[in-house]
Amino acid sequence: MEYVIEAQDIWKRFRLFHDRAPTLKERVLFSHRRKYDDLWVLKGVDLKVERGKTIGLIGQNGSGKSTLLKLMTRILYPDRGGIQIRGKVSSLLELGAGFHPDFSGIENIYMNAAIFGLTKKDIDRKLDEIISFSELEEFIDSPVRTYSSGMYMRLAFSIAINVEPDVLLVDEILAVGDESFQKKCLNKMKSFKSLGVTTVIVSHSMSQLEMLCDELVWLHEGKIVRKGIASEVIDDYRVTMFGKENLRLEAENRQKAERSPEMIIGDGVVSENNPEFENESTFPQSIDEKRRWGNGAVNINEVVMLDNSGQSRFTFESGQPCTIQMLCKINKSISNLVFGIAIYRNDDIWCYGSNTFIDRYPVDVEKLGDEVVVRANIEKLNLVEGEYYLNVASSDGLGTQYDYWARSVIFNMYSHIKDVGVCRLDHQWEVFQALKGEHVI
Ligand SMILES: Nc1ncnc2c1ncn2[C@@H]1O[C@H](COP(=O)(O)OP(=O)(O)OP(=O)(O)O)[C@@H](O)[C@H]1O
Repeated sequence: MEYVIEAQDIWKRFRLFHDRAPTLKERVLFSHRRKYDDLWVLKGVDLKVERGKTIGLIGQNGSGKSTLLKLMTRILYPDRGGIQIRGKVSSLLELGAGFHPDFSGIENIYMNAAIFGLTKKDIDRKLDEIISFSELEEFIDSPVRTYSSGMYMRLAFSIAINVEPDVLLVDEILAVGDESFQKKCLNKMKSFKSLGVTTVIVSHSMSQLEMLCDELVWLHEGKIVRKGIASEVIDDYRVTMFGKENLRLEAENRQKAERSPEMIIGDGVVSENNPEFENESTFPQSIDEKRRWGNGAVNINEVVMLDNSGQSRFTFESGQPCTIQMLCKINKSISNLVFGIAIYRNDDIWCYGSNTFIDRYPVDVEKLGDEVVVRANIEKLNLVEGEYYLNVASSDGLGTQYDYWARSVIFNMYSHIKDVGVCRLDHQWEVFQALKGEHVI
């Protein structure tokens, strides 16, 4: 097997120097004190990449991805271990790195391509292609300091791919630029694979990585924690990230519960002033600072979202079951009782709402004691990936809210399927050849 990149037991540290210069007294008293701290960013990384493979580096901010890439380009050197790269390396690391701001696009092409090892003759031959790929014909004689970040990226990418590299190193650069240019770059990188170019990409875009990479390497605190087929590593990574997200949301929800809004007692908020809330089946369109109101005849004391093992969660996988559970207290004698739920996306898009009246579920107040458990069992929570919040309500079904609790739970959805919009509609595709003479409408 031919390895183009071989990194053995790479260790890399940065020295973080203390900001403040010591006083004379401190210098005398604490002369032995160090003026810096060592930050070990890579801790024993081993990596081998075969010729023609595309590898992605993933991991949280600060996990060491860019540092590893910089070691491959020899912008940085390891403190321990070694890296061998076979062939001509071309890289897209920091936007516009290597460009001179006062030089024109053309001048920068010559300068930059020369750094990648092309002769003037080579560049003359490639110039038209570089300019046309960048789509910067109009601006190519202007100094690059006048370029937007997207234009910088177009020029840098165009040069990097046209220097006929054996190894291409790309750091998050595709995040800049418009969608059509991004697509063009992705296609170009895909075509590189068939030419035997070895590529290493750092990105936070899992969809781009899944599309491009044969393998992913997951770095965590300077160590490789997982390496393997892109889709499998992404699945594991997501589960871990969403686990962390669940903890964050748990803390956020707990904090929120501690300063849980007092219910505004009385009808004022609900009825005349706010006609939009008059009918209990009409949930408010926009909830601002008023998170809780009602006349207090029924209190919703607790709201949780449970997974299928009955565990309270703040993160759900799309399509999995979920139970919304409310614990309520009936404080007064009432003749009608309706419970409702509404789900909003975090940009206030109302995704779903229903209540026991709409669903024709009879709530028999006579037979209920004063402590009530309410459950809305959702067979498949078919919301697409994103952050949502849950509103719950109890009312008389005729326009009077007993307790309306907006944003009672903030929760996250994640999904292996990258569909878009709000909810997933169950569907199957069919694509087949039309029979001759048959009209396809
Ligand atoms: N030149 C430097 N001097 C000091 N510390 C540095 C330097 N470059 C990087 N670091 C630190 O090294 C750690 C790893 O940085 P690196 O850029 O490799 O992370 P990353 O995984 O690429 O993160 P991100 O996803 O945010 O780009 C970070 O804590 C960063 O602050």
